[in-house]
Amino acid sequence: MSLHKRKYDCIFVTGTDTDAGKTFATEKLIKSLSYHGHTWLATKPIASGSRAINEDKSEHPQKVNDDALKLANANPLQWPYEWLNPLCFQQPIAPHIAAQQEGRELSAALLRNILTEQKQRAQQQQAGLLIEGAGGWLLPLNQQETLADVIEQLNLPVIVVVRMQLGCLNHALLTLTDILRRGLIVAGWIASEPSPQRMLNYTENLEFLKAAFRQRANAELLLELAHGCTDTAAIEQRGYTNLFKSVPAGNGV
Ligand SMILES: Nc1ncnc2c1ncn2[C@@H]1O[C@H](COP(=O)(O)OP(=O)(O)OP(=O)(O)O)[C@@H](O)[C@H]1O
Ligand SMILES: C[C@H](N)[C@H](N)CCCCCC(=O)O
Ligand SMILES: [Mg+2]
Repeated sequence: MSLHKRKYDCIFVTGTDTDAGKTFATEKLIKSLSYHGHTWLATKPIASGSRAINEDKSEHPQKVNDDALKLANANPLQWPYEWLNPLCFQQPIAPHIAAQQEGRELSAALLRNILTEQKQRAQQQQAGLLIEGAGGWLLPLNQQETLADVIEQLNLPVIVVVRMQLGCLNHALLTLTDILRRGLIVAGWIASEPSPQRMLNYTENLEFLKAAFRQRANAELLLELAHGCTDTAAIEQRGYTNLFKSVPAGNGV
């Protein structure tokens, strides 16, 4: 199996859609990397759908997003919440609309600054960084710009989480096509099953996707996350640790 020879220290995690399993997959990657002795952190720079905590204790309760909390729990180093999830909007809707409702505007420049800062902080702590997107690859930031524009500007390698259900072939090919059109590297892909009901002809679909990612992007299936899988240590390793820059655990602050 030929994986890219390059090793990465910062990778963007996208999905074929919202609820594709990006957070679930990112948690599993972080825990698995920790298990294999690599210090990697995950962030969720932009989240929509939040709840207030410490309402009874503070005049200014903090708004938190469940994806960001899951990633914080998986991370081997603890960051202040605002570092991990600087943009956290209340309504569980398209983030740029949620932002508008709070009198905020999103832009590629804003996201570029946030991602650059997260990358620098991770580097200072000698940790690798997985950045979870929101929604699918072309998540709008405003009427003109998308989160994909930011990933292109920062030239980040991408992991694609594919939700294995009918329609995923089209979604995966569209996502892959646009990532490659922008000249970005696909570091690998992950098959995810949020639904307890396995799709018909799962194996044929998986084989199609394996061939498509390999032929078009020289990218391999990194993890196959069957519905309900829990044991990170036992997740089948497909040689994917080759991709991740080895950052020995315990080097962080
Ligand atoms: N392999 C799996 N087994 C069981 N549950 C899963 C699996 N993958 C995802 N899920 C569940 O499916 C739901 C959607 O997954 P997840 O939150 O990871 O999606 P997402 O792509 O991160 O969505 P968003 O766009 O909101 O960030 C969650 O409740 C998650 O726990
Ligand atoms: C609220 C939800 N869980 C996601 N975080 C945001 C999904 C945005 C999707 C935008 C769209 O492509 O229509
Ligand atoms: Mg998520």
